[in-house]
Amino acid sequence: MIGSLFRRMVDGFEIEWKSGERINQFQVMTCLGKGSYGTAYDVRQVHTGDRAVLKRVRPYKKWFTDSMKYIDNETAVLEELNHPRFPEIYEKGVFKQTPYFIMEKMDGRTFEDLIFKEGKTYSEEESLDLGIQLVKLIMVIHKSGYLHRDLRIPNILWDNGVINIIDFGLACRIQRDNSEVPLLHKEYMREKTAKSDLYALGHFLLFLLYSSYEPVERKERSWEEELDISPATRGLIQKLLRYDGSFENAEQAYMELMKIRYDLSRR
Ligand SMILES: Nc1ncnc2c1ncn2[C@@H]1O[C@H](COP(=O)(O)OP(=O)(O)OP(=O)(O)O)[C@@H](O)[C@H]1O
Repeated sequence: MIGSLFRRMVDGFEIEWKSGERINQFQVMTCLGKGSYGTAYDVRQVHTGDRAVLKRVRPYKKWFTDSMKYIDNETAVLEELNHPRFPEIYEKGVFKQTPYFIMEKMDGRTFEDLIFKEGKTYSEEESLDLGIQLVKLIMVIHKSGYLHRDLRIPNILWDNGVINIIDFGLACRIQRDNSEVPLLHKEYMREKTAKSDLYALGHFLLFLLYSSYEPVERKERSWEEELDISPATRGLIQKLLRYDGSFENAEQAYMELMKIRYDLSRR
């Protein structure tokens, strides 16, 4: 509590990089947002006019930690993944004593905006199709030996029929599943095993399915009671959220999703 207050106070000293400021071949346009370790800026390549995203370390991390490790971590993961659905790294360095990197600006709107700002709704079939796309990208990340660990709807973008993933700031190497250590529910997403990204996939599906939910009574019920979905989809989400067993890896979840989607198409 005191720690987080102190941290917010320190971060309050952050001096914005002004619009028009030049960093090598890029020019700062606007501040996109302040995240847990970094502040993101919309930047423009001065010769081509192409847009990109610059992420720089926030004051608390800069002054009290080895700040370069955040930049090194996120850029190393993205460089190793080197995949069209994840941002490409253009450069990294230090500007005004602050470590930063510049990456590809991914196209698309976040699922947070689509659902909560634009009122987009998804049927069970559409939700499963999107789940299949997402789990395929999770498989790419896990096959490279990494976890994303922050697959929330503001970090998943919809771009003309395909999904893009951003914000690899919490990504880390997969660690061996140590199931004998009991975890609290809130720790599931940050765990360093494949199950953490699968847990996030379960939440992603719930957000999509709830988009078309119309409350019929004031009393709040569990999602199992509220959502009108097939028993197979319900069972899949329970397993992703680890209510009832769990998937060992993303391939297992992918196979299950494909089977449920196939069965639904034959109904
Ligand atoms: N590569 C990218 N392409 C497009 N937009 C991006 C990219 N990276 C970040 N953004 C956008 O910039 C904003 C800030 O992103 P950033 O990842 O720094 O922090 P955050 O998502 O707000 O917080 P946190 O890091 O705590 O999750 C967000 O609106 C995000 O959508």
